[in-house]
Amino acid sequence: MSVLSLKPRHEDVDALMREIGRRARAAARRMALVPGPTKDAALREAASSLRDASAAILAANGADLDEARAKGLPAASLDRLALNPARIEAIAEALESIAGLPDPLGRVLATYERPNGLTIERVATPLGVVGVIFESRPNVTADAGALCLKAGNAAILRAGSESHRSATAIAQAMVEGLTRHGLPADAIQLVPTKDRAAVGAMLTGLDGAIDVIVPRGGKSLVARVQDEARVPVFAHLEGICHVFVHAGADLAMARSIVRNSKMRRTGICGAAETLLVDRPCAGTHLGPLVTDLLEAGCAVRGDAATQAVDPRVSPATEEDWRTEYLDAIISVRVVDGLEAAVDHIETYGSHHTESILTEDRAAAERFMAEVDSAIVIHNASTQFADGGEFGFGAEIGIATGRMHARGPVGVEQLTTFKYRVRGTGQIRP
Ligand SMILES: NC(=O)C1=CN([C@@H]2O[C@H](COP(=O)(O)OP(=O)(O)OC[C@H]3O[C@@H](n4cnc5c(N)ncnc54)[C@H](OP(=O)(O)O)[C@@H]3O)[C@@H](O)[C@H]2O)C=CC1
Ligand SMILES: N[C@@H](CCC(=O)OP(=O)(O)O)C(=O)O
Repeated sequence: MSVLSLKPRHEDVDALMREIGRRARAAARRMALVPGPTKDAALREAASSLRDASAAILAANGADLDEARAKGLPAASLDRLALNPARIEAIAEALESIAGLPDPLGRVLATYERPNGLTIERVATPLGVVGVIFESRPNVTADAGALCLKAGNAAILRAGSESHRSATAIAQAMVEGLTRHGLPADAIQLVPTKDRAAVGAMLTGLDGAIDVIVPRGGKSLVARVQDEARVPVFAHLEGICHVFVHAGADLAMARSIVRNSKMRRTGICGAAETLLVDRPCAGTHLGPLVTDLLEAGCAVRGDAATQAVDPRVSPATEEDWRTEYLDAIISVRVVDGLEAAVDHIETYGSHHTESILTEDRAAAERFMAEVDSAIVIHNASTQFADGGEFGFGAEIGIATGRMHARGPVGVEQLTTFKYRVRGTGQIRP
């Protein structure tokens, strides 16, 4: 492969990417036929190869971190980029757990017989070639590559530029392990250039070589994908997630869920960014909710009603309702009822994850029916937006678009299906 020989051999990025596409397509045809146990053994081998390559991966990561520090990357981004022996071990364990998942291919999704005697089966098959564009978190290289592979696909991985050396070292180690079990070296190819022209090329589909693009990132990537994508997209985009405290909410439960939704991990896409409080309960609930957040170290930006409960609340602007802080900051607004909450979410949200807190089951059902997000939750934290928490074993991320893969995307969502029709000589009248 690929990672080993991926020094740009071509003068221009487009030609380089088309070559990667051709190789991925050829690898995908072979991958589709690899038996499940072989893929699992190869993934376990890739895990052991990663452990063996720890020193090289840490050295590459050290160089990435030096460059990122020199560029002045914020502490949170440096933390996302940083590897250590424990994080490498966690990456290897993730590969082993993906190996342990049931094979998603060949599942019979439906089977029936027609009156003419034809039997029809719908069976799960690979998507083909999946192109993943993601942020500078080195573990995503391994997770995304392994999930694509487990589902019988070939993957073209474009890691965030700050993690280029780390991602290259991880992909190289993985591929060494995979090829020892006879998997095609081009089944996982890491884009060998930081040039963003490679992202543009991927969005064109590389002459039909890419079947699906998974963009995982924030505003700048969203804008580019919306303008340029010419292939199906499983959008894994920003999470402007809301918690709506309905008039029927239990205060103690609301306090614990709001705090967790915002503060458990502020930097992930499933963290709450906006709290909406129903006016009839604002008198009793708003004060404690805001105080809890402030005392937990969260900056609160609010509308006039929220500012009135505590002088530490600063005014929220129109921009705040559209902002994914990924930080200990929250915007808070008092709304007039469930309909106004849904309107706010539909106006400003990103169709990721929204939660309603209420003891009123009818209100909860209405919220869950009317809010058009990938994940709608009743009486639980938005931070459950996670493939592991959904029981999928692992995830590429949370799909925020409307394709069939919506919400946490695990191995099953990285498949499609075909119909197998068996006859005994039937012809159509
Ligand atoms: N829904 C989900 O599952 C997830 C969503 N996210 C979202 O990702 C964001 C945080 O990630 P962040 O580190 O900021 O990642 P970015 O959005 O900055 O970058 C992600 C990837 O997109 C590329 N990219 C960004 N803008 C462009 C562009 N204009 N043209 C070409 N390539 C581009 C980056 O390349 P380059 O390195 O060159 O900048 C990188 O490879 C948050 O919004 C978060 O919600 C994160 C994880 C999961
Ligand atoms: N769904 C995952 C987080 C997704 C993720 O990895 O996000 P990020 O930390 O922004 O790259 C979780 O809840 O842990």
